Amino acid sequence: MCTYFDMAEGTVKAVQDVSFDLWQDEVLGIVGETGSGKSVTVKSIAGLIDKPGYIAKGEILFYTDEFSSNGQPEYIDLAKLPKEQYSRIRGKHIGMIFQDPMTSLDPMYTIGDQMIETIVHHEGVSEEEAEERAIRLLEQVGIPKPKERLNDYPFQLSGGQRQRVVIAIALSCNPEVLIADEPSTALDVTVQAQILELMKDLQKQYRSGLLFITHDLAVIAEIATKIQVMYGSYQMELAPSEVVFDNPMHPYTNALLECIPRLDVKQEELAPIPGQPPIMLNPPPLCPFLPRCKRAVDRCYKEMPSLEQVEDNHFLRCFNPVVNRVSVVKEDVG
Ligand SMILES: Nc1ncnc2c1ncn2[C@@H]1O[C@H](COP(=O)(O)OP(=O)(O)OP(=O)(O)O)[C@@H](O)[C@H]1O
Repeated sequence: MCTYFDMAEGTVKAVQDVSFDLWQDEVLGIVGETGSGKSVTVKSIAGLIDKPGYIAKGEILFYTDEFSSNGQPEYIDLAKLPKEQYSRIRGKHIGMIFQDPMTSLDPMYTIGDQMIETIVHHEGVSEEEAEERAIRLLEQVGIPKPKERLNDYPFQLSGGQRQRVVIAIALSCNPEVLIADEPSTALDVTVQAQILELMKDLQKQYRSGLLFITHDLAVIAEIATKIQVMYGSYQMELAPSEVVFDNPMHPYTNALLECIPRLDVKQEELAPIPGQPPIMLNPPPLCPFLPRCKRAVDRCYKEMPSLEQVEDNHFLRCFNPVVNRVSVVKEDVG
């Protein structure tokens, strides 16, 4: 998938050739620094790219029982779904949690109104049933006295409680996919840990596929089953979490890991990655990490590496990867 923004100054190529699967029960953590294309990736999936932005190429195939017939799985291509039809997908099949809970909550309506409306709209149940469901959901996300809270307006709740309400709304229709874009970043540290813990528990309970964005690899270590490392609009590496942490092959992934504070090693200071992030306006067709890469070779200045599978479920875009591991090749004794 490619998502571009046509600006007066040229084309911003925000997401280029990004490709991944997300299955039920999986948590894909998307990491990368500011501007690497994390949010635009998930907004493209959720149908939230507005003009001058557009999905320039590719497919977003979404499988759900609702579209299946005669026991055969059917999908719809969300990249081609007209905007007005997205309202039956977002909220019901795709739940969203953003960094600022007020992006999702309307300050003019009570928590109860907002939750009940979502449930009635997507599930076609009565208001009474929707209210009961809303109370159960608020209980599940750890809001005390949930029945009374239904009458509160968003401003009457703390930031952490507001985010819990957003999580409850996102889960209210039992979506197949849950998208969380830095859901705990705006909260203070103790609340951040609680929200992360809550998301982990609920994802297991609801068995949604979760797309979790953060710029913090330490957060992703807590929650993700696989990790996509993005840089300058491209996937640099995509692999199961333990592989990213134990056998990172991309120079950028290695640099990111060096930025994480470690308790087992005495570190004078954390190593920031030297150099500037890339500019996404009319970028050259070369690896965007090239100007900051310590492992660049001649080929990197001539062509763009493609995303290649290097081992099972491990994908890499690099001509000169870091190889940390000694591989043992077994002789086939016939
Ligand atoms: N509405 C827009 N119009 C023009 N360019 C945009 C728009 N939204 C995003 N971009 C550009 O797309 C690129 C990717 O942005 P994106 O928000 O996906 O980055 P990100 O990795 O999520 O960063 P952050 O961690 O800061 O949220 C950036 O260069 C950004 O400037």
